[in-house]
Amino acid sequence: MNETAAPSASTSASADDATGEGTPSVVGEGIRRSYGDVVALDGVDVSVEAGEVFGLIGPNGAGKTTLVRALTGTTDAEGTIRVLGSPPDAVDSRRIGLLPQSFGPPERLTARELVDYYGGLYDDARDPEAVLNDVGMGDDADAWYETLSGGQKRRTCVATAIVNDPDLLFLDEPTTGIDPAGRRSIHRLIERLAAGGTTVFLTSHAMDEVERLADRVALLRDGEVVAVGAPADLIAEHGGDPRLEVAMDGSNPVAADLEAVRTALHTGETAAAVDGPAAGSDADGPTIEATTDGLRVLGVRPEGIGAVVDALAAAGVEFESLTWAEPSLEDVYLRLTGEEFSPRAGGDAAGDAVRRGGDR
Ligand SMILES: Nc1ncnc2c1ncn2[C@@H]1O[C@H](COP(=O)(O)OP(=O)(O)OP(=O)(O)O)[C@@H](O)[C@H]1O
Repeated sequence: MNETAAPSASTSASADDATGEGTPSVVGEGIRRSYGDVVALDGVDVSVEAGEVFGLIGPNGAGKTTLVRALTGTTDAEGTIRVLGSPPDAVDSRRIGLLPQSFGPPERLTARELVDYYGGLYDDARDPEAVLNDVGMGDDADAWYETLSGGQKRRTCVATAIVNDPDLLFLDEPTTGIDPAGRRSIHRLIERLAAGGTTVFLTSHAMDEVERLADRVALLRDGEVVAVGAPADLIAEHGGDPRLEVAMDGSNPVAADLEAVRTALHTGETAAAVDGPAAGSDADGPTIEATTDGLRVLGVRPEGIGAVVDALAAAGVEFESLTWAEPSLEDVYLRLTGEEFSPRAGGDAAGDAVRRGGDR
């Protein structure tokens, strides 16, 4: 596809570019980038503090890779960008590490040779052996890149991005295709790098990864930042209630089931264990929604699970399994991107949720 960029507003260093104590590692203001008629970034403001792990999340096509490319000077963009105090094209590349989303190193080299090669671009690169061990490739270092599995290739690519011991590391989907053990080793690596003072700009679709690692997260949607903050703050603000998922055995609930469960929950001692009005009050009870394979009760604390089980029994609803979940970054993501599951509608099935505890 044809790439076209508006003239960059940040192509030369200026007197105020000095990197000082307390200077953010990355500052972007009003970043815009279009590809023909497609607006990939629509006025993005972003600021990453030194030493921070900053997560960038958003749906496919939201503009994440374009933002990483704009910040690293691998594509032009409008707006003001300062990376380590300088415009992207004037940054000392020895201080930056970049793992692009798509990275195809020469295949006819071994993992060790590749890391050696990239290390050779710097005067004071890290010991390749140590870097390979860091990403869990110590045992496979002599295998040709082309013979490595997808996850091993990705780990090797991560190694090439950190061989210069960067102050600021951009990782665009570093764990894609890596198995759970490999992901953990990459997570520990990122934690170690952050503990050592490296600023990490982490793009990922793995919400658990971002929730675990990031000090702050920005959610990009349609080229705009729609939320930014610490994961816990975003979850508190947008994550919704803890919930109990009730999976039913083949049969889906009808509206009467939901109403019966709600009524049972709202009577006697059970009401006290589920967020909502006190038992016996005239106010309405907790919110109960239909799901694809059962129902969901919102506002259930762990000590309230037994009360819900009693209410299900009292309402004559048979179930297969119960899953309790606290709100997570994934809920924030689903809610703010509009991809949140919504109860199915229609027929005499439950359709719309029985919303008695107030809309979520
Ligand atoms: N080289 C290009 N030429 C034309 N359009 C592009 C190009 N690169 C990206 N785009 C478009 O810009 C928009 C943002 O793409 P981008 O790759 O930045 O999204 P993303 O959030 O990284 O997506 P993903 O999660 O799928 O990697 C999309 O509509 C994409 O099709």
